[in-house]
Amino acid sequence: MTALKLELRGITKRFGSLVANDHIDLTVEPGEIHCLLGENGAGKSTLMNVLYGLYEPTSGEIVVDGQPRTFRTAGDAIDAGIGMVHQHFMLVPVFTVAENVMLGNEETQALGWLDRRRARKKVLDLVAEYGLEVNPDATVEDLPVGLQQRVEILKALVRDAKVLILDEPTAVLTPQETQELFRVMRALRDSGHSIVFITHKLKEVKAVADRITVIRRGKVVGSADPSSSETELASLMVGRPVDLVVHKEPAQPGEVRFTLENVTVLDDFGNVQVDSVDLELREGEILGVAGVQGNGQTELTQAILGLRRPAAGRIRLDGRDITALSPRKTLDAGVGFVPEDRQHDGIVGEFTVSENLVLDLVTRPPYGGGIAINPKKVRENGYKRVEEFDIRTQSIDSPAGSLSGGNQQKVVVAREMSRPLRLFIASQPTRGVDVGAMEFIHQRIVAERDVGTPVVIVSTELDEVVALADRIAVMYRGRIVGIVPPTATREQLGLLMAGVEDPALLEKAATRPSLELDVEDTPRDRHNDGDNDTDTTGGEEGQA
Ligand SMILES: Nc1ncnc2c1ncn2[C@@H]1O[C@H](COP(=O)(O)OP(=O)(O)OP(=O)(O)O)[C@@H](O)[C@H]1O
Repeated sequence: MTALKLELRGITKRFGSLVANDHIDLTVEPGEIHCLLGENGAGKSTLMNVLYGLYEPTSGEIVVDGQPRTFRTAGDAIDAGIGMVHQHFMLVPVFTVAENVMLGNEETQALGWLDRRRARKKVLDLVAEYGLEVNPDATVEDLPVGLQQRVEILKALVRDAKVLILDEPTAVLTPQETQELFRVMRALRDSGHSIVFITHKLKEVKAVADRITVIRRGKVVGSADPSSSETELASLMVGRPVDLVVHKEPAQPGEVRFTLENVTVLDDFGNVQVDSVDLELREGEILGVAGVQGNGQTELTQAILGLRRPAAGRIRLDGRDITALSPRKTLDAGVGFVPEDRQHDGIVGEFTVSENLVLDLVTRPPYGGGIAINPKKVRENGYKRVEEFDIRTQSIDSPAGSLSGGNQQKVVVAREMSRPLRLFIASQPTRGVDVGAMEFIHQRIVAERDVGTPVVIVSTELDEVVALADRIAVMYRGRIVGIVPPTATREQLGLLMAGVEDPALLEKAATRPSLELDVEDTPRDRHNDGDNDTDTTGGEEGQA
């Protein structure tokens, strides 16, 4: 394979008066994993959309192997050897892997029909070449997320992509799937592909990057060496020192406020997703619910909020039976809720930021009464929350859908934490959020606990659960398989997450060293070129 050198020279992209990319220079060498690190709204996705032909740059140049190129469509970028895996996959769920891989492919277009036999062979060849194990005959909708992502990578490779852009690819993956993705990324790099890897997760950057470019507020602010500590990377990213440790006093649990009694929840097909769960939550404590995604956490939170009626059992808040309440009434009962899928359940993209900040309150005083809305109050609240939660938006009147992912998340958290609460439930509260905003959201959650609110945090990020929770409940196949203190080792938590309940094994795991991301021993070509003057090198390990 002939490798490509890619250069972005002075790329500027404006949206009206907002400068999302400001004279960005970036060079991606052949055969490197180049990490683009930046806080929420820094302009990473915009830059990659420019590179992939989805946005036309306001000014600047894309140079491929020394040749200036103009990309008007994604097709132009693909022709130049660039592939992209988006955060939201673009697959046809009812088609097979092979069909998806060959769909829209040049060869298929030339033939005018899809040669299934050829498609299978292509997929099998690529699987063999890069160890991207996936069954070409499987229907995409039946595959777990990690494998669907692999199909997206195959799609790019079959189009002969030499530079692969991965936009926050691990946001949807389990720790095991992340390890697998890293293995694939390294194999691709070793075969001469270049990878542009966008992420906020500092551990991942350190584990897999050969080179790091940091962007802040649309500008390149420096490059960093992957051996830098997490603390160094964090402060370079957000432009100030960041505390990666959640500071909290020991919990002072009071009375039992919230209970689940023998709760069973079914999915749309009648399968048991939550199986006879009992839980008790006291005033002033944070219960972390850990588990690999898809073990009933989603259905559990849906049942608490009234989005899904339990098939059996009782849910009580402050002694009141809230099992059969509608979501509206549950919110009115004082439940604050951050849903796991902010785009579907958290915001209305077409509504403004200030409207989204009062979404479930808009017909209630002081924002409205009956069907009338008080725009002045809605705007006042908008200004206040944008400031308080540091929501990066052009204006409170911008559509929430135009905000970067992390800033949309801040809108949801700000809304849900800005009213008196009797219970706060957050699913993946910091998904897609940078370390600066994460520090702030974590502090707010602890403060909510400290005023006595019972808090439930559901997260697939073990670091987050361990840092926040006073007790950790691990879910596996719909059951709570163990409730442990946050001092439990990662090995113990990992066993419980895999459904292992054997006390002898768990006891043994208490003394094992922690499971960490597999950091490569011999990075291929970890440059630290002197292009920028804010390089960070070496230093002590971060704490997180
Ligand atoms: N289509 C658009 N119209 C208007 N503004 C936009 C558009 N796309 C992005 N922006 C703005 O450009 C800025 C950069 O956004 P971008 O999505 O590139 O950030 P990001 O670094 O990818 O952030 P995150 O990590 O939160 O996803 C943000 O202020 C965002 O609101």
